[in-house]
Amino acid sequence: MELSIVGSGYVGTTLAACFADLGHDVVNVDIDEDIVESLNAGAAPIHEPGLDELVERYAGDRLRATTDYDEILDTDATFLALPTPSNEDGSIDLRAMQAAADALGETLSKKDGYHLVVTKSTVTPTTTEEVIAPRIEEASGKTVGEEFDVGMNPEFLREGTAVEDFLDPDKIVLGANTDRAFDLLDEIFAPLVERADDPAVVRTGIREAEMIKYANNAFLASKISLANDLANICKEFGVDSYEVLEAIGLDSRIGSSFLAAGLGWGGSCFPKDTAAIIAAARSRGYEPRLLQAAVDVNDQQPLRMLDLLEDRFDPAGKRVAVLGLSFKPGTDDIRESRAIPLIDALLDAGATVVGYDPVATDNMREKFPDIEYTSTAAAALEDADAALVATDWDEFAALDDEFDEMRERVVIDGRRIVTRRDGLDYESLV
Ligand SMILES: NC(=O)C1=CN([C@@H]2O[C@H](COP(=O)(O)OP(=O)(O)OC[C@H]3O[C@@H](n4cnc5c(N)ncnc54)[C@H](O)[C@@H]3O)[C@@H](O)[C@H]2O)C=CC1
Ligand SMILES: O=C(O)[C@H]1O[C@H](OP(=O)(O)OP(=O)(O)OC[C@H]2O[C@@H](n3ccc(=O)[nH]c3=O)[C@H](O)[C@@H]2O)[C@H](O)[C@@H](O)[C@@H]1O
Repeated sequence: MELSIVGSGYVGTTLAACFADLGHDVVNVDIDEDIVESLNAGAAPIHEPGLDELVERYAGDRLRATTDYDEILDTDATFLALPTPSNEDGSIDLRAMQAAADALGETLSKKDGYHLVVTKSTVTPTTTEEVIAPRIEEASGKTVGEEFDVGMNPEFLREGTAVEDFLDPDKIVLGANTDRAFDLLDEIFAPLVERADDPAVVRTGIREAEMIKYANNAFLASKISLANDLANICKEFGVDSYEVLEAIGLDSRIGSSFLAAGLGWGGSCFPKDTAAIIAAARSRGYEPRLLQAAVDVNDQQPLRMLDLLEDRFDPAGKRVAVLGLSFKPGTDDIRESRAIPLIDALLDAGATVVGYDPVATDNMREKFPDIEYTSTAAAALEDADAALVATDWDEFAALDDEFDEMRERVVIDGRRIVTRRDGLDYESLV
């Protein structure tokens, strides 16, 4: 099929390359000329395992990129994969979606046949029907349900395993209002259903599909926060939280994933999506108490880490190494990384901070240009008074003699990754 994707970031590029791999002809539309140039030259604009190979294989053939919305005219369906960041108050910022809907509508005014527009971005319930569809109608002069349909297909991929997650999902959620839209969505996803390992296909309404995405992320974020809350209780009683969490994870009703307690959740999605759905709920007069508590627990974890340090000494004037800057291992993405509030708190307390990460240093330098960075963990530990572990990079598990070069061997582990041994003043956050 001929497909177009507006927005070529993490999701749009992965979607485009994977759709091409599934046999579709894909055109990516982005306002960023560098991204378009990079894609057309066969290089993915973002780093994801397996993505470069796919882009290189299909660029100039089944995959191409453009800044020109009119190239959408030759396609059967358009996926909107635009950013949906947070406003100051946490509510969803729909400006990119609105701009894209206006531009798409203008383009569709020139199209003769039927077109399907699918929201891929994470948007609060009713956005597709009440914001996107009316703007396309307005700009195109066409009527939804007649000359075009809208649909919603949320994405559940994780950064670092995006291609793998896309090509082998647990579920594919298809939201639509008309048989015609469902038929086309079925046709688009048929090669994926065939290739993947028996994914569930959920056919549902558009606003249900929108809410499924938030419910999914809210559940996972809350699961981690509940694990952290329980782990904090464990710590008060000298109970090993990891043994407890591992044991409860054996109950198939609970499941073992997303129970890794520690410094909490960051990244480009859990923080913004929990904030957006909380703000959306409040806009309708509902107070989501449990979800707010999940956010509160998450906000507390970095401060608890500082408390553990302050139990040992006043950090003012001390040299403190922060090991791990990315929001999770396997990525250079620092968006909402838990290392950020940790560094903020350390700086507020007057500490001298030295940061180390295998790949995220450049990104963190933009955020904190004035702290020191090292190119190895060993160099960060040299003469440090304390080491705080913020990200569970595998290499931190292998650190050993490097700790001997510290001035005071205080190690506070936010991710239970460091191997404990004699001679360290080691404490796990949970
Ligand atoms: N990053 C992730 O792991 C996941 C993200 N999502 C959701 O997918 C959506 C997109 O996220 P990302 O791909 O991470 O965003 P991104 O920021 O990586 O990419 C968005 C792209 O849209 C382009 N763009 C902005 N305005 C445009 C316009 N008017 N016309 C054409 N292109 C335009 C930007 O230049 C950029 O390349 C968000 O709603 C996000 O919540 C969902 C699942 C996973
Ligand atoms: O909507 C999105 O964008 C995506 O958000 C998350 O994916 P991602 O943010 O890439 O990363 P995760 O692997 O889920 O980790 C998120 C955060 O939770 C933390 N985490 C994760 C698992 C755990 O057990 N404990 C824990 O603290 C990680 O360190 C990280 O900071 C979801 O897992 C994806 O399904 C979803 O599509």
